[in-house]
Amino acid sequence: MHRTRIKICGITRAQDAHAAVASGADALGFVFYPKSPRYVSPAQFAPLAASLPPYVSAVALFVNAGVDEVRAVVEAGPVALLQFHGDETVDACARIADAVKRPFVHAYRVKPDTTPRELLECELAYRAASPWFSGLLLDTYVDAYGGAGKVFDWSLIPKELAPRVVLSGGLSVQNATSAVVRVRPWAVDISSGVEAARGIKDARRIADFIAAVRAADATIESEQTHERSTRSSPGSEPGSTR
Ligand SMILES: O=C(O)c1ccccc1NCC(=O)[C@H](O)[C@H](O)COP(=O)(O)O
Repeated sequence: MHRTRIKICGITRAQDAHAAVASGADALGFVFYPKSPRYVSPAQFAPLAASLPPYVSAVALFVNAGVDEVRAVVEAGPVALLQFHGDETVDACARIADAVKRPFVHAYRVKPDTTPRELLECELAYRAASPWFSGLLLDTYVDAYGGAGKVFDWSLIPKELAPRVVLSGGLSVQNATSAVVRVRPWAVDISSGVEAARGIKDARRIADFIAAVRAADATIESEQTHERSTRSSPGSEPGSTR
């Protein structure tokens, strides 16, 4: 059964966390970048993360943070995954993840001149550098680092890489089905597309986004079922004459 994982990022309120969980989100993102309008402190994060039910992950997002800042968050609540979304080097990500013993995703911010090869080489470099590397999150390059609601060119994503990446950047209810059917990523990540205001999520938009992703999953599953039945039908073997 094809199932695209879904992260709702930039959670700041308990009611938004509950809405995301109720709609079926797999992960909630918490932004520890003080310049973001979605910033939460470790103290604000603790009760939000503690309220999450089993099998819904808390993702802690950082921009150029040091190990002490990351450790303070990890010690404040049940952080399942780190997300490095700044200019962190491969070695810095590996060192911090190893220090706090948490897996991490690296956010690769895609520019107009980014090439498919650069994405493949980036993933290889991170996978070689650390056993804590979980995958690439592909976002659109903006000056403010992230959460800007801008889409990048999805055709840049190599087909062999797509099943291992988190697709983000300007996703919305309107483009969710197209994004999942075209790219077929491991997961999708959304922030501004489900907001009523910066840092304030809209429960209806969250529900509609997740429904659109699930509709895309159903389309993919239907295609895969048809392909399997076509391959297994009599006379479909290579060289058969029936
Ligand atoms: O969300 C933020 O405010 C933010 C600030 C600084 C760095 C990263 C940030 N968000 C990272 C995310 O994972 C967002 O979900 C991603 O950038 C997509 O955001 P959007 O285009 O608004 O869906």
